Order: sequence, then C-alpha cells, then structure tokens
Amino acid sequence: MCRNHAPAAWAETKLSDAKYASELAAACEAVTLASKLCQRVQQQLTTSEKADKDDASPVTVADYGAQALVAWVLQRADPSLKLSMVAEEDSADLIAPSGAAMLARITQLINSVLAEEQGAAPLSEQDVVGLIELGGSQGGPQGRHWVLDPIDGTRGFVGMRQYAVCLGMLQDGDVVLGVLGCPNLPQGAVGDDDGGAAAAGKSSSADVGCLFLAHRGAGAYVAPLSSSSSSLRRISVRDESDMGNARFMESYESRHSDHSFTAAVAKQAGVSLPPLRMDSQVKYGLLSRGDAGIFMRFPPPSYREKIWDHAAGCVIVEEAGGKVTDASGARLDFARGRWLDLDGGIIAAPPAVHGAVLAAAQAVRGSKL
Ligand SMILES: Nc1ncnc2c1ncn2[C@@H]1O[C@H](COP(=O)(O)O)[C@@H](OP(=O)(O)O)[C@H]1O
Ligand SMILES: [Mg+2]
Ligand SMILES: [Mg+2]
Ligand SMILES: [Mg+2]
Repeated sequence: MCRNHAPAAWAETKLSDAKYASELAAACEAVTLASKLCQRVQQQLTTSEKADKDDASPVTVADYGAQALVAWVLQRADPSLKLSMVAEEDSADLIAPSGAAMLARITQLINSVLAEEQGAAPLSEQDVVGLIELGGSQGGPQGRHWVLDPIDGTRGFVGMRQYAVCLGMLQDGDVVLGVLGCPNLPQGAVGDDDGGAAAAGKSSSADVGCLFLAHRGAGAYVAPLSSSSSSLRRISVRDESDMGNARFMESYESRHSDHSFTAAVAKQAGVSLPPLRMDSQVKYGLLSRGDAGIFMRFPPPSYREKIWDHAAGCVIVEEAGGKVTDASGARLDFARGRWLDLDGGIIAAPPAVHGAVLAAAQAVRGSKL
C-alpha cells in the first residue's frame, strides 16, 4: 500500500510517520463514507427498511449499505491484498427471495452515495452482495483482519439516538487501529447538563458529528466528521480519581447491560452522579475525550460478546491512556475469532479509577452469588 495517502493534518501529529499511516487513512475514509450513507438513511427510515434478526436485534438498509461501502473503500485502497474482514452483517437474508426489495434499495442507496461522494461507477446487486460477504472472515491471531460493526447501536439509529460506524484493524492478534464515526455526537464536551440531550442524539448546536481514531503507539485523536482530514485533536482520558466527580456510562438498553447491577457497582465504588446512558461505542469515544470517567457493561450471563462491538473503541481508549478489562481484570483478547470470550462484563476507565470500579464490581458480583 502506498504511503502518501495520509491527510495533511497528520503531519502535525505522530501519525504521518506511523507504521500503519496509509491503512489508517483508508479506514478514516471508509468510516466517513459509510457515516454519510447512515446519515441519509436515518432521516428517511421506513419500517420496510428494517428487519428483526433471530436475536430480535434490528438490522436496516444502512447496516448493510455501510458494510458494503467500508469493504469497497478498503478493497480499493489495496486491490493486491485479499481483504479479510470480520463484520457483523451477512448476505443470507438479502439473497433469499424475500430480500429482493431490500437488496435493490441498498444497491440504489450505495450507488447514490458513490456517485455523489466519489464520482464512482455504479455497483450491481451482485457486487453489493459480494462486498457484504467479505465480512465473513473468522479473524484469529495471525495476519491482518479488519473488524467492522457497520452500525453499532442499531436500536439507537432506529430510535434517532446515538450510533457509531466502528472499524478496527487486527494485526497478528493486536488491534492496532481503531476508527469510530459518530454522526449524532456533539463536537463539544457532553457535559452534565446536556448529557440527556446528547444521548438522545439531539443537540442545539450545528457542531455535530465526530470521528475518533487511534493508532497503537501514536495516540488517540478526534476530528469533526465532516472535515476529518483538516483538524485533528489529540485526546486523553480524565485525570481525576475523585469518585464524587465521576460519571459513568452504560448502554441505553438495560437488556444489553444490567442497569441495576451497574447502579450497585457505582454505589459500592462511591460514584454518586447519575449514569449517562447511550447507545453504541460512542461511549468509548466519550471516555477517551474525557467527557465521562467510567464505562461499564454487564450483559446477561448467557450473552456472548462479539469482537466488532469493542475492537475500535478499545484501542481508542487505550491510546487515550485508559484501561479496558473484563470483570476479572483481564485485557480483552480480540484474537480468538469472531467472539470475544470474556469474564462477566467490561470495565473501562482511567487507570486511577479502574481498580476501584473493578473491586466494586467483584464485591457486588460476590454478594449476588
Ligand atoms: N442481549 C444483549 N446483551 C448484550 N448486548 C447485546 C444484546 N443484544 C445485542 N447486543 C449488542 O449490543 C450492541 C449495542 O451496544 P449498546 O448497548 O452499547 O448500544 C449491539 O450492537 P449492534 O447495534 O451493532 O447490533 C449488539 O451487538
Ligand atoms: Mg446488530
Ligand atoms: Mg454492535
Ligand atoms: Mg451493528
């Protein structure tokens, strides 16, 4: 892959000379393009463009469209390499006869974005199916695998709240790049007063839409989603250990993360501020930017986490100086395939706070056994 594709703004950072500079540039372009498709769809989503998967989670034309567009950009960035991508969506429902109308609508959407944003020739329905199917890799500890959640927080997307396009790059078992496109997130700090409005995806300001990115060893950054190549700002987690000032974040949906359990952990740890409840990996972005101090996720015991729900967010938090572990304090291991087998839940926080939250979670878990 040639090395001259890094945006000019990167010269100001450690990124232009970084090992995976051109891959990061491609990832940012892919996420930005997919985010544009999502923004178009969110305003005009109709019920016929949603389907419920077996686990009752929704999938929309935008999930499929974003996955195909990310694969298209990555493939084009390096046509000589066979793309290995571990992505959430598959083509099964689209190639079934009942999926014909949805496939036609997705192809039309992709082609309008490609024509307007890239001046590119239209894709056929078969091309679109092929791009979506590139996401079927099993990942693993060797070589390079892109890790994609085309829309994380589909419930938030459908409900006009927060969502994120999430792309990571796994190299020999380590997530070395992460990019999050967050079209509904205010660029300014999400403070105590506007937390609820931001969670709902509503903001009084025009400055909405953020791109978070990180390169292992070269830091974490944020830029406006609309002009990500011109202004990058380095970000870091909060430097504060006072639990009285700490705010924690968790899923908007209690079925994704047990709100009563996190409330008990917060109480045990001395956290008194109410939680900020938001959909998607936007929460990892907010932690990395210092808007909130703690992220907790405690799904039902039977739930198995997937790597695309955490890969990009995790490297961004770590490069912003934060710590991300499961409920037994182990780092998350993204090299085991499509699943992220971990113990109990996920806790992310600055190092000065992480230990106390982990101890509190273990105490609450112990008391419930
Ligand atoms: N019962 C469950 N428990 C925990 N997580 C779940 C879940 N059902 C779905 N999820 C996952 O939670 C993700 C959203 O996380 P959050 O709650 O932070 O918004 C979903 O991502 P998708 O929206 O990409 O499907 C999905 O993978
Ligand atoms: Mg989903
Ligand atoms: Mg997800
Ligand atoms: Mg998703």
